[in-house]
Amino acid sequence: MPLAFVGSVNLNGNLLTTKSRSLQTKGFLGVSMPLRNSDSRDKITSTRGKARIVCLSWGVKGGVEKFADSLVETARSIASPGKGILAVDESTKTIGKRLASIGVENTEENRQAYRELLFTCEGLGQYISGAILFEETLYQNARNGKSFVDCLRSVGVIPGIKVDKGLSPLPGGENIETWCTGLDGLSERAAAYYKQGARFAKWRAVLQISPETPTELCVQENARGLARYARTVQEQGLVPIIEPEILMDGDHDIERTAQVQEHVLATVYKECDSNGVLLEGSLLKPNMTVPGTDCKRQVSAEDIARYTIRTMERRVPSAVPGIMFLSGGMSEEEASVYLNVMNKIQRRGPWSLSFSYGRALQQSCLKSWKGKQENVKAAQEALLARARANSKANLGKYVPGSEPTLDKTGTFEKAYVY
Ligand SMILES: O=C(COP(=O)(O)O)[C@@H](O)[C@H](O)[C@H](O)COP(=O)(O)O
Repeated sequence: MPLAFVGSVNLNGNLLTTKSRSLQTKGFLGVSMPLRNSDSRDKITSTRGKARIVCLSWGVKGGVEKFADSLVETARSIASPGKGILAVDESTKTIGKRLASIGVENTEENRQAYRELLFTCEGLGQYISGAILFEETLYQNARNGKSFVDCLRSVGVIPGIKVDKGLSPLPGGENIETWCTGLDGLSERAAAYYKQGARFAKWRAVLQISPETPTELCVQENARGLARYARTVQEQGLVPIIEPEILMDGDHDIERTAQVQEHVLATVYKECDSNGVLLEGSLLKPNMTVPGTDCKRQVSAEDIARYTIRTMERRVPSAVPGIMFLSGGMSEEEASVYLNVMNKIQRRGPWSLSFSYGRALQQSCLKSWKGKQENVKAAQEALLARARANSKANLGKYVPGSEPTLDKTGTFEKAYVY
């Protein structure tokens, strides 16, 4: 689709006139949505002092085209200022570990009670834009019969869904290496999840640094899986969260993490290009660039922030609206502080640097709840406190220690088998 001038704007970015009504169709920026919601830098040109809108189509073909506008809108609203994601997509086995840590049995009833506590938390939508659910949860109701999807919508949170089917050993790789399963039937599942109310998806590939890893086979295989997944779910209307997690296990230094992460991200976005992924309608969920947990040379929050930003600036296309970090076993406070420093220092990258934390949003909440109905209020307050901390961190305004936490040590587990 060629570029076309279709109208002029006043200086507030409001559309005043449009020369061609036929161009007022979906897919043309500046016409189908207010300019201030679009990325004005590359769509406004100035001719003799007069601003003009340059409209361009999304340039995507096939099934993605019909969802392009809504994918972009959803991705942008998830990554909007002061907002991040609550990752509560623990599979049955993983949530079992979390519940065991507070002495609660892993039954469907207890999982439902815990998730009801989270999704009925008044005020959550002030800080949280999206929640990633496990399949069981997407189809579950609160005890009063209201669906969890509706509970989330009521508090202003967009429901999302984990669509991968977990990790499997990688034949031909080193023995700690895995690939992520779930592409078979993904298209049909994604369509059903959309029908149930999900508007975004998550797929988590895991890589590990050691003297022998990651092998090129592992990098290629996981990047291909992420990109194929992203394209597949976009065709069904779901914004893909692309999660290439590099575990913190190992004694490597921060420079090595940065080198590996740069290569992994470059490979992922090369594969996204091959698969025709609409980047504006996608989100990235990486680890922060940190040294291995056994590295002798640990570093400051400032170093972590600078390395992470350098890695992202070198490898993440500017069309991606949000980089939503995972917490990977850091403590709640560490995850907030590192994110805050990143948002305080100067950077060139245009994306929102925000959070998609699982453990670093839920530890205090779980510890406050302990499986008891009378503790629900306290647990919701604990959740809100950490959500608020991270919301402020996204704005670079978090004052370390200003929000309570019951998670002093973090939840990192060495050689954890997913
Ligand atoms: O990506 C995530 C980040 O979690 P984290 O911030 O590292 O605790 C989560 O969504 C995890 O992937 C999820 O909680 C783990 O679920 P399992 O796949 O292990 O069940």
